[in-house]
Amino acid sequence: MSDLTPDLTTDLTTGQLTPDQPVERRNRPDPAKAETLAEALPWLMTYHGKVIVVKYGGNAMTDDSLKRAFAEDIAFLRYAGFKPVVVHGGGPQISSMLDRLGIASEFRGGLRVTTPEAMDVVRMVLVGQVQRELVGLINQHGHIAVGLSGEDAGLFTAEQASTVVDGEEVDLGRVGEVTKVRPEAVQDLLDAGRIPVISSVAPDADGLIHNVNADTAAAALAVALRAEKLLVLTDVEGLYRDWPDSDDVIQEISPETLAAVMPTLASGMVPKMGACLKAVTEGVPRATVVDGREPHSVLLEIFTDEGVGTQVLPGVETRLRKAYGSARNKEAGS
Ligand SMILES: Nc1ncnc2c1ncn2[C@@H]1O[C@H](COP(=O)(O)OP(=O)(O)O)[C@@H](O)[C@H]1O
Ligand SMILES: CC(=O)N[C@@H](CCC(=O)OP(=O)(O)O)C(=O)O
Repeated sequence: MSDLTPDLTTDLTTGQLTPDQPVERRNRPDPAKAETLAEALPWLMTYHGKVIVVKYGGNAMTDDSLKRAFAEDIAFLRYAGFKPVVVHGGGPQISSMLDRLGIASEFRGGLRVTTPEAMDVVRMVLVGQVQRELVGLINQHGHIAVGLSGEDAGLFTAEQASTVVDGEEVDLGRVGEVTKVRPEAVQDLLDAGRIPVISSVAPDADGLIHNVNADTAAAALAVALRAEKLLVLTDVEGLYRDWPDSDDVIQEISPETLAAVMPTLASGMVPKMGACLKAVTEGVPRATVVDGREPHSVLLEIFTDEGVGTQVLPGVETRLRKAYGSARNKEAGS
């Protein structure tokens, strides 16, 4: 509410100063806001007209206010002259629907073992529920978002994937790995000023639909679109060194060092860091994992100079910082 204070004002008909007219008293503009905007200038120049692929993750998309903040960030990028492309996950939403339907599912090496029955649910939840909601939220900021799945216009072709856990190859069922990307449909939308929002299901060469991890799909698309950046949201501050025993977050890491630590990673971080590694190795200049629990984490990562999350960048020395979360938790007494 503005501060309305009685004061002297001029009566425009008589030209007399009249007391008791409310005058709006505003706070002095905060110079820190101007500083933040000015700090954004080099990043506006770097990414103007460039493609940024943003992977929106399941755990970061379960809170309503975070969802709205994410949609605002994506619309902001578009109106700032960037070309954002969203690839979304929905692991928690798929798990809860499978639970409701009494269909068992388990993860191996960070990937969901997917039976044909579970595949129907994966497709229904990702394309019919999660993608629709995200498109709706972004479209509250102009009619700019359009949903696609890997099935549309041959966007993705997959091959059955497997993974190695404890030295043994594991059969994952209907899980796919993207082997071919036809980015034309996405490019058409970008050329028209729209924001493609993409679900990670993909047919194989025979048309059989597969469940593709959304991090992996985002990396394949970023490479095919020659994106300037891959930004991956998650539910932790970034890649922790010696997880779960240390709260050191790796702030910057080269693809070579990341390749060396990949075999030590666990659960969801395996496909996530694998995606960043693939993107940077195959020509995307930088890939970053950021904390999607932080409101407006996309804007913070792109437009501010502070290190947020973990950035994979060719030619850097590994840099660490202490987790913010641990300090915050201590302040809160937990
Ligand atoms: N080295 C690591 N650093 C951070 N998180 C890790 C690490 N190793 C495993 N993890 C786990 O990976 C999870 C992130 O993957 P996932 O749950 O699939 O994310 P999302 O649902 O956001 O896609 C973290 O919550 C954490 O439990
Ligand atoms: C093969 C595989 O694991 N697919 C994922 C697809 C969704 C996804 O990747 O969601 P998040 O990004 O929210 O984890 C799954 O079934 O959960």
